[in-house]
Amino acid sequence: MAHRFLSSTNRFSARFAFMFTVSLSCTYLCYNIIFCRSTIMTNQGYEGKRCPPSKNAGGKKLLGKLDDCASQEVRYALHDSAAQRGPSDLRDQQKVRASSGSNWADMKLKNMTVAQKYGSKKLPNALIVGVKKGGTRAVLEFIRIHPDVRALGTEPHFFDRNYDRGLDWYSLDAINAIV
Ligand SMILES: Nc1ncnc2c1ncn2[C@@H]1O[C@H](COP(=O)(O)OS(=O)(=O)O)[C@@H](OP(=O)(O)O)[C@H]1O
Repeated sequence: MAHRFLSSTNRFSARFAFMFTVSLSCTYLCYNIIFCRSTIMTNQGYEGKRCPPSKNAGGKKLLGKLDDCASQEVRYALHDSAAQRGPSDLRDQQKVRASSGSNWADMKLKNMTVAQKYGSKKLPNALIVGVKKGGTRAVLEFIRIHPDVRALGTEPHFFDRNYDRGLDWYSLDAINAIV
């Protein structure tokens, strides 16, 4: 009798554990579906000013957005400069578009360096990544000796402490505040 009671208790707890796991999984799944659609960059100022929402997800979102913004800005700039140079250049653009089916600005973009795309002052061209007490300060000081290097005086801690401030803070405020 006692044996039967124990086995039915075990069965009940196993069933309960199973149901609990399933409901937990469903909750987690729903949470992911609902909240992973939102952006990791919560700085509306940046999004509103610079570019439309990106379709990329997770960590890729930031880079995707950067690329979208840059492409858009460069496309406008290229179109404007072509218009200033005269109708023949605009005709060239249209010819390339018509003949290859690809975008003229996209072709130009491929041949541009990162500094040309984003502007040399906008975002860092290099990052020093390291653990605490790993000697990153020494690496920075050695690199800083080069006359073409413009580096921050202190660490901006963008990725670990100031990520929510967005790229506007990272590209302008962090650099201006320290140099
Ligand atoms: N080349 C070399 N060889 C041996 N040790 C070195 C070297 N360069 C830096 N250091 C030592 O690294 C410590 C500082 O590292 P960080 O600048 O990365 O520290 S920090 O986390 O940014 O504060 C710091 O150690 P402590 O003095 O014990 O703090 C430095 O003395």
